[in-house]
Amino acid sequence: MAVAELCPSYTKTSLHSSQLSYASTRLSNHCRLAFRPLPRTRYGRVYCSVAPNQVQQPVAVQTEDTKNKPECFGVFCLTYDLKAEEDTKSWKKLINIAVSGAAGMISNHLLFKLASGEVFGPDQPIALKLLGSERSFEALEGVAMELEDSLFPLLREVSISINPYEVFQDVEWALLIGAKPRGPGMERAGLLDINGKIFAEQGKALNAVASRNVKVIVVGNPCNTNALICLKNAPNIPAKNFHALTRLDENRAKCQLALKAGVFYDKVSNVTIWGNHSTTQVPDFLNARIDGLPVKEVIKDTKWLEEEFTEKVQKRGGVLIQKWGRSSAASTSVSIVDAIRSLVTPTPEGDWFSSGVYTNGNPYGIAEDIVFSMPCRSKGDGDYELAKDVIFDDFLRKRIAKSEAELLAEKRCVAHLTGDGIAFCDLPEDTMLPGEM
Ligand SMILES: NC(=O)C1=CN([C@@H]2O[C@H](COP(=O)(O)OP(=O)(O)OC[C@H]3O[C@@H](n4cnc5c(N)ncnc54)[C@H](OP(=O)(O)O)[C@@H]3O)[C@@H](O)[C@H]2O)C=CC1
Ligand SMILES: O=C([O-])CC(=O)C(=O)O
Repeated sequence: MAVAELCPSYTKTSLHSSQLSYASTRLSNHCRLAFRPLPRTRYGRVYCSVAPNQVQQPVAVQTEDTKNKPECFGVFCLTYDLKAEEDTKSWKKLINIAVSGAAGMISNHLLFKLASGEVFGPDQPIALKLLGSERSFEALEGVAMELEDSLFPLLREVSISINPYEVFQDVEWALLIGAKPRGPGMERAGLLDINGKIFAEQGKALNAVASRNVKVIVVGNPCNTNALICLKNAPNIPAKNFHALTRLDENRAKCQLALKAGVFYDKVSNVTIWGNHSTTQVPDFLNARIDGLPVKEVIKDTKWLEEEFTEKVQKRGGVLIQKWGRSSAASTSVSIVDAIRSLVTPTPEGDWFSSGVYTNGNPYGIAEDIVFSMPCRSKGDGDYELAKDVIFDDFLRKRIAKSEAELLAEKRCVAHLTGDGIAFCDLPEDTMLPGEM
C-alpha cells in the first residue's frame, strides 16, 4: 500500500490498528506521526504533518506484526466520521460474518446480498470476513474489490485470509460454503473424508476463536455430515447452533407444489425436508399446506406426490447441472438468505422452516447424534425449536428411515473425524448429492 493511500491528504487519515506499524515504518522518516485510537474500534486516526513533495514512494513491505493478521481490504481499512449521520440514524452494533469458499460461485451471489442489508436489515452494519485458500487468494482480492466498488453503506469492514483462526475471530455467523466438489471417479467415502477434514479444522477454529453464540450454516457438501463433523470439533459451542442447509430443497419443493396446484408459491407453507441433503431426502407432502389446506386435499394425485414430486425435488440439483453445466449458485444463495432470515425473524404463526439440525432429544423418534433436516420454528432470536404438530404415515416413516440409515452410515464413515473411534465405511448404496445424478 502506498504512503499516499495511507495518508491521502498528507494530513490526516484513519487506519486499522494492524496497519499502524507499517504506517510508522513508511512514514516516520517523512513526517511527524501521531496515532489516536478511536473508541470501541480497532481503528485509529493517524495524524501526520508533511508536505506532499517530501513523501517518497514506498516499497510495499509488511512488518511481522501485520503479516499474520487477516488483511482488511482497501477502502475497508479506512473509517469515516459518521457523526452527522449518527445523530439521525441509530445503527445496531456491527456483526461479524465469516464466509468460507468466498471466491466460489455461491458466495459471489451471497456476499452482495449480505452487504446490501437485505439479510440482516437496513440498520445493521456488518463486517465480512472472507476465507479462501492460497489457490483462490487473488480471486478473493477480486471479490473484495467488487465489494469496494459497490459502495454498500452497511458494509463496514472486509478482510480476507486463508487462515480460519483469523477469519473466525469473534464471528457471530459462519457461513461455511467452501468444499471440494466430487470429481469423476471419486468415491463418496473419499469425498466425505476430504471435505470432512476441512470441516474438522474449521470446527476447531470456531471452537477456539468464534463468539460462543456463533450460528454456523454448513453449505459445502455433503453438508449434513460436514456439519456433524464441524460441531463435534467445536465442543464449546452449543451443537444446536449448527445447521446444514436444506432450505434450497424446501424452496424447490414449494415451487413444485405450487406449480402442480396452479397457485402462486407464497400460498405453500409447512413444507419439511426430512433427512439428508442427498437423493434420499424426503420432501414431506403429508404435513405441507396450500392456502392453509393439507396438500392432499388440493392435489389429489397421490401417485404424482409419491413418485414424481418426490423424485423431482430429490434430483432437482442434478437436472440443473445438466442444463447449466454447473450447480445451483444463485438459488442456493437465496436459500442461505432465507435460512438466516428464518432464524432472525419470528416464524409466521402456524408455519415452520426446514433446517439440518443436530438430533438431541427430537420428538420424532429419529436417531440421535446426527444432523438431520427437520421442521423448525424460531422466535427470531437466532435460536429455534422443533415443530410439534407434525403427523406421520407409513410412506413418510419408510422414506425417513432410508435417509436416516444413510446418515448413520455417513457418520460411521467419518468416525475418525468426530472423535468416535475408527471409521468404518458401509454406505448402503452409493447415493448421490442432489447435483450428482
Ligand atoms: N447445501 C446445499 O443446498 C448446496 C450445497 N452446495 C455445495 O456448496 C459448495 C460450494 O459450491 P459453489 O460455490 O458452487 O462451488 P465453487 O466450486 O464455485 O466454490 C467452492 C469453493 O470451495 C473451496 N474449496 C475448499 N476446499 C477445496 C478443495 N479441497 N478443492 C477445491 N475447492 C475447495 C474453493 O475455494 P478455495 O480455493 O478458496 O478453497 C472454492 O472457491 C459445494 O460443496 C456444493 O456442493 C451447492 C448447492 C446447494
Ligand atoms: O451437488 C451439488 O453441488 C448441488 C447441490 O447440492 C444441489 O443443487 O442441491
